[in-house]
Amino acid sequence: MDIQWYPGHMDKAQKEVQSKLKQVDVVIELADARIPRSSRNPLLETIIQDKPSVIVLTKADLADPKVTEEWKQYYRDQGIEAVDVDSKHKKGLHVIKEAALQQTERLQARWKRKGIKPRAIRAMIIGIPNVGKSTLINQWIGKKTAKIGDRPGITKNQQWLKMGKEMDLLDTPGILWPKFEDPYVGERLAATGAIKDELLDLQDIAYFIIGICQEYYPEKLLQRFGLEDKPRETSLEWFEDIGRKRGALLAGAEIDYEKAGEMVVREFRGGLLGRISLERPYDEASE
Ligand SMILES: Nc1nc2c(ncn2[C@@H]2O[C@H](COP(=O)(O)OP(=O)(O)OP(=O)(O)O)[C@@H](O)[C@H]2O)c(=O)[nH]1
Repeated sequence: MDIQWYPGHMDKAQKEVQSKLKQVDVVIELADARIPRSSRNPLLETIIQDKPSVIVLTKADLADPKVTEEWKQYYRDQGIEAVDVDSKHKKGLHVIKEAALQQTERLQARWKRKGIKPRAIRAMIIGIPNVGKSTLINQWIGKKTAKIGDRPGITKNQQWLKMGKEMDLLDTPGILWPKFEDPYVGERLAATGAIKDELLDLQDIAYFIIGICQEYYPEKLLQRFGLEDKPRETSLEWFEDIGRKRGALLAGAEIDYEKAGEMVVREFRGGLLGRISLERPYDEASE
């Protein structure tokens, strides 16, 4: 599937993020737990260079917990700290700060060595649209946090929030755009709802979701759609059985693929099929 994108957006986003980065000590990068690789901007590494960072896998309530653990290990093996959160149910939020502070230990040690008076660590949240930045910030901050106000010499409207005495958080998240020359990336972002539906063919996306379920989670399809447990060779067979079962039919009992496709995508996004990961760390297609 060919999804059009606008490089202009990316350029602007990158510059904005770069300018904010100068003010922070640690970057908290959000990625969707269902598609950790596809929901990161591959240029981020060059943008942040050697600044400490933490990967936060968001929407963990929708992803396969076993696969999420594999992803965290995968990043840790590369020396990157990774944690997972479920902002919807306020789970896992407390570990973000610990991880961010841990990542800045070297910086703090340097201050100490040089006799610099320690100050609160400055953090910024970054991520592609729809990855869950606002929800996470709102849930994390709650009502207890006080606004610090503008720092002198820094653009107005950029508020710093106090996260205990050890950490300040820039409340405007940095928005990056995904980069997807790779068709797999577009498909995965589309499945999770990161791209406007107007740009998409939902039937294609439904095929993709069914394909993953067919391979890794066939029991979830059987259960959700009340299908008979029998051998099915192709995603199309699954798709048609789902359409039939749900009465997505045109005149003459032909399957209404458009309607069935929309339904599968909607139910997947809402977590109704169960906890499903669309990407695995050692999945060849996505590396
Ligand atoms: N199930 C689930 N849904 C979540 C979670 N976090 C966010 N969402 C949903 O994901 C959608 C996008 O969340 P936002 O917080 O608006 O994402 P954002 O990154 O701020 O989006 P932009 O403003 O487009 O940059 C919303 O429908 C949220 O309700 C989560 O932990 N679990």
